[in-house]
Amino acid sequence: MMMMEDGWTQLGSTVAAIVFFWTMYQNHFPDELHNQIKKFTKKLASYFYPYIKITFPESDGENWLDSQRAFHAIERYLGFHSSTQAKCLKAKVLNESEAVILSMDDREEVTDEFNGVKLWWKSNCQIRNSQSISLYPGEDVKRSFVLTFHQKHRDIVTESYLKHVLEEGKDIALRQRKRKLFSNTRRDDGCYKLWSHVVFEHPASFETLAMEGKKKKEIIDDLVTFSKSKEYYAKIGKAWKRGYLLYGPPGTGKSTMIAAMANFLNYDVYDLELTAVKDNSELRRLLINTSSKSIVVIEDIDCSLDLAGRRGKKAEEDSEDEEEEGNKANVKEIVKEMKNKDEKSNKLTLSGLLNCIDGLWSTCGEERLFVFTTNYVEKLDPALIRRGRMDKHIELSYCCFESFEVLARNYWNLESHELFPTIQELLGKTKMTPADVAENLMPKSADDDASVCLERLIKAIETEKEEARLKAEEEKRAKAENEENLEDGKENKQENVEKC
Ligand SMILES: Nc1ncnc2c1ncn2[C@@H]1O[C@H](COP(=O)(O)OP(=O)(O)OP(=O)(O)O)[C@@H](O)[C@H]1O
Ligand SMILES: [Mg+2]
Repeated sequence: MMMMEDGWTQLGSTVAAIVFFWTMYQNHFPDELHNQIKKFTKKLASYFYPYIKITFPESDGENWLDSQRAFHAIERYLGFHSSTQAKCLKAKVLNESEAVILSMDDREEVTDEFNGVKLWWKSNCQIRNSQSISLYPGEDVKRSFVLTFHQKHRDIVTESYLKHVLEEGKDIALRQRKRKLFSNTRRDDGCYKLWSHVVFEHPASFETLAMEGKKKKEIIDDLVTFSKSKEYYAKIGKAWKRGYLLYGPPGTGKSTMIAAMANFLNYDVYDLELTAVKDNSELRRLLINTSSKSIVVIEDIDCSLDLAGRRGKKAEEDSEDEEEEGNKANVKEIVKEMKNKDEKSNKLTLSGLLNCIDGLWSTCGEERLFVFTTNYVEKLDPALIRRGRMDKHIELSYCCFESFEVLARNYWNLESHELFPTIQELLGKTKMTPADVAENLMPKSADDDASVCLERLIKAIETEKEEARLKAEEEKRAKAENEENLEDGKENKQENVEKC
């Protein structure tokens, strides 16, 4: 096509040039005639060359960022759709962890079709001899893509095709990238980078997540609806984000569910460690520097929320025992204290956090999930978890039989077993976390088979049940003693009053 097109170009240009010079020569003609000739020249040129060309340079002066984005989206689109046509391809490995990306080599030509319209793409590369000294070796290269199409398709190309190419190119780039797990923890050497990352490769999926099927489906539907609701959020005037609060005892799968969500939606994960954040403005900077299609996670929000005393996680571990009792009251006090705290004091505050979740700053970036986890939902400030901030509250609880069935399938490919009814009965009466059930299902030696593991699980549940019974008895006894003491105290008081 391009060869034929070049021939037309030359012929068209020659005729147009002759008519143009003739017009110039005759420019003493009256204006009206002059315009007529001009119109005719144009028509004649487009008759001989009825094609339109659009160039997409890799960088374009002031708009270099936008043009780079468009250029790379086109590059991905063409690399993905036309790699079978192009004879020479380029492979790009962005860094060790990234997949190999194929794209058209320089000066390659490929065709594309959109709604019955044929289009031609060519990749161009111009090498300029730059006089400036560059830090980077190599020549000064100016790359571009040129799109050619018949002029009768101008509307469809400019109104639909280009949008389609850019959007699909962006989507392909997202699909081809390796997802990342970002964290904001400070390094030991004192250096601090807002986010550092590793490749996110967690094997969790909703299929392997142990929970009731109905609940799981509800969550999956919610995520799918969210990820497809760009227009809807724009229509209702809300930032395209959603908050999830995952709560439940340790080992019930909160972190596993976050990994399953990220894998399901193909999102990056930003693990936000609040205890490493200096103040509200740092939190804001962290948030601004998160990308779209990501999950911002704050794990154990009840612990991280101890912002007033700036107590780190380590300090918390040290005083864990004494805290256990007074924790509930403490957190309420802390939250109250934080609420009263002067915003200007340049610290990380609850209102700073709330602002980041749904204030003006939260609209930087789109398609983001905020996920908080906690073991103690009752300790959290209602302002933090109200709907609109945390739109969906999901309880992850002890292992029920349905969850056990998922784990048995994961660990042993078991759909049924003669020991299942016993396990079903026991799980109905005992609180055992999926983590504990999973641990018992793991083979401990090469001789362990499914039956050995199931029997071990039954023993473990029975032990758990017995321990729970003893604990309940102990608590009952302690309560009765307490009440007796109170009664005695009341009687003594009464006696004293009477004596007086
Ligand atoms: N619902 C579940 N489905 C599948 N595996 C689970 C589930 N819950 C726990 N597990 C297993 O137990 C391990 C611990 O689970 P996880 O870290 O997700 O618990 P958690 O609720 O985040 O606990 P914590 O509150 O202590 O952070 C996981 O690695 C996983 O193997
Ligand atoms: Mg966890």
